[in-house]
Amino acid sequence: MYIQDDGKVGFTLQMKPNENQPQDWWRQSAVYQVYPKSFNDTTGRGTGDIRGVTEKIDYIKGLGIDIVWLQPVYVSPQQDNGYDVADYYNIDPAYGTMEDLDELIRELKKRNMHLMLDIVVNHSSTEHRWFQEAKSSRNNPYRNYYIWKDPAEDGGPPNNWQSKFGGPAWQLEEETQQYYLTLFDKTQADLNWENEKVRQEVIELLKFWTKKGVSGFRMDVINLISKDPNFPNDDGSVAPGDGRKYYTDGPRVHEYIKELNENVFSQYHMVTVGEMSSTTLEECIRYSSPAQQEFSMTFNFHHLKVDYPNGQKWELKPYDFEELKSILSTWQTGMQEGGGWNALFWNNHDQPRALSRFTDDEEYRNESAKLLATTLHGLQGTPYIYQGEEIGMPDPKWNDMSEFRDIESLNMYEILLQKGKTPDEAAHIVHVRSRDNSRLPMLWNDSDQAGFTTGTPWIKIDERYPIINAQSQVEDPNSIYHHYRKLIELRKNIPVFINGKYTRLDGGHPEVYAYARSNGQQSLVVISNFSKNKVEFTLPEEWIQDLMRNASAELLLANTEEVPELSPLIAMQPYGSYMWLIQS
Ligand SMILES: O=P(O)(O)OC[C@H]1O[C@H](O[C@H]2O[C@H](CO)[C@@H](O)[C@H](O)[C@H]2O)[C@H](O)[C@@H](O)[C@@H]1O
Repeated sequence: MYIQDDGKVGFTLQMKPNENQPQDWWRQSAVYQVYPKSFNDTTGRGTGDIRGVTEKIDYIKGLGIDIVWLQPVYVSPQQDNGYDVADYYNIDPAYGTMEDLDELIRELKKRNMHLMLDIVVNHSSTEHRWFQEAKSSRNNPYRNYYIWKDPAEDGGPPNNWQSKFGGPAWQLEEETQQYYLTLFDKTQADLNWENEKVRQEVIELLKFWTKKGVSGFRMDVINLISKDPNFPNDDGSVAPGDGRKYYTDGPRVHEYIKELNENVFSQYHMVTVGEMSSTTLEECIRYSSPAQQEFSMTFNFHHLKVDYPNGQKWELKPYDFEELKSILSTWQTGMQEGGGWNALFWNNHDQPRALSRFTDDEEYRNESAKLLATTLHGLQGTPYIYQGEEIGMPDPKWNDMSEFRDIESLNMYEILLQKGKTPDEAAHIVHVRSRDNSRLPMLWNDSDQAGFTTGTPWIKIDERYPIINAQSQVEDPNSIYHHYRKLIELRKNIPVFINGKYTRLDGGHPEVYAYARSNGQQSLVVISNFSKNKVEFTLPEEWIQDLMRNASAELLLANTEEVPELSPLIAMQPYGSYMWLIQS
């Protein structure tokens, strides 16, 4: 990467045949995440479909997006909304047909956009042909595609590992009297990556989709694919653990990913993002540094656990602002120093909306949504925007448990009751934590069902759609949507967004997060007030004097009418967020 004479970012890496893109083309890109079931229904069935995505490409393109990440649309029993794949080569009729997907790829390409597919190969559905074969007998050739163990002496599971969706991580298969490993739902059986044939199957399916014209892959919980071959009990140092230390970033994971890179990713200049569950900075540097030839970038979730008391997702506490800033800063600095690359995100389909979680989603909804956008897009990495984020969709108001659809939420409600919570207490926790918070249908306009469907939606529609909807956002030049559009444009045109070194500037201020990114010629300064109070914020004096000695600050973006000067003492508006560029 280098800075051209015209100030734009250029790339020096050599080109490969069949791709007219430089190797790291995705650094300047912005990704839009589509949860197809809740995006746009063209049939009236009440669930979104692939044609619904194609219909909305121009809306996505209008934001300046280059890459659309489409979540699983493969044949699936839909126990976990497609993260339980029964056939990796075909489209689930609920989402449409292969022709629909081909059309989506074609329409994206026409607009110079790319499709990133979600690949779920830590596990398959138990309805997959491989599993159906595997469970039929201990001698079946597919038996070794999965992880089977004899019962423990008492007939119980082979070890004490716990499923991430609650309960033991092992299920007994009655016919053959062995347990299979299942780190998520019992219908999601973990694939055995020790088996070379499984790895070859994965390579083949990736090639299949690549040849269809897909430009990238998001690899689901990919750092869980290599398990400790001894499958030890997780006795923990204080209390029993859930086993994650024996399968997270496991012994052969980098070897397996390098194999995928060598055989597929690097051959086609693909953009790849690994979803890393409970990972570490050191591992993510290895996964994403170009020298290692594994992924383009990684998702980690540490910044989204700052409201988990002692790491427990199903307990509540107010979020720790200092911890949030500290985690973001550690990852910025660490990934820069180690040569890794972050996927930047506040939201996805597994998380309640950041707008409701970290800011004010009512009185200051507009300011808050813009503040989150500005704060994130100024960081180094490739930003991901989850559908609805760009129009300021908040978490819904839940009435009762019958409104929930997510398997994890429903399981956890029962487990919380078993642990002694009252129904009200358990429901309250689920209301706050449920993945369904972000899975409500996209609010397109103020017509019936928010323009999402003409039928009965599979999950309720947020009743605030007459006010919060995409159409009104696109029409209003001062909207959250246009704020995102401006940020994406700035990132594409100003090199410091891509290559600026990160420095945290807020000195532990209780309400303000401030940082700078500098590349020697340019500095970007981002200051955000995460509170509804007017607060004063002092920049480190030496820093600002030095920086501004021969330069003036240009305001790139603000989210309040009254905008403070970039000076040693800054008067911050409620949820005010400001971005300046300083050229030297
Ligand atoms: O919370 P972590 O341990 O850091 O894990 C990250 C996420 O992992 C899981 O998500 C993904 O895999 C699931 C099974 O395929 C699927 O249900 C989910 O939609 C995927 O994104 C986990 O379910 C999430 O809660 C974690 O945030």
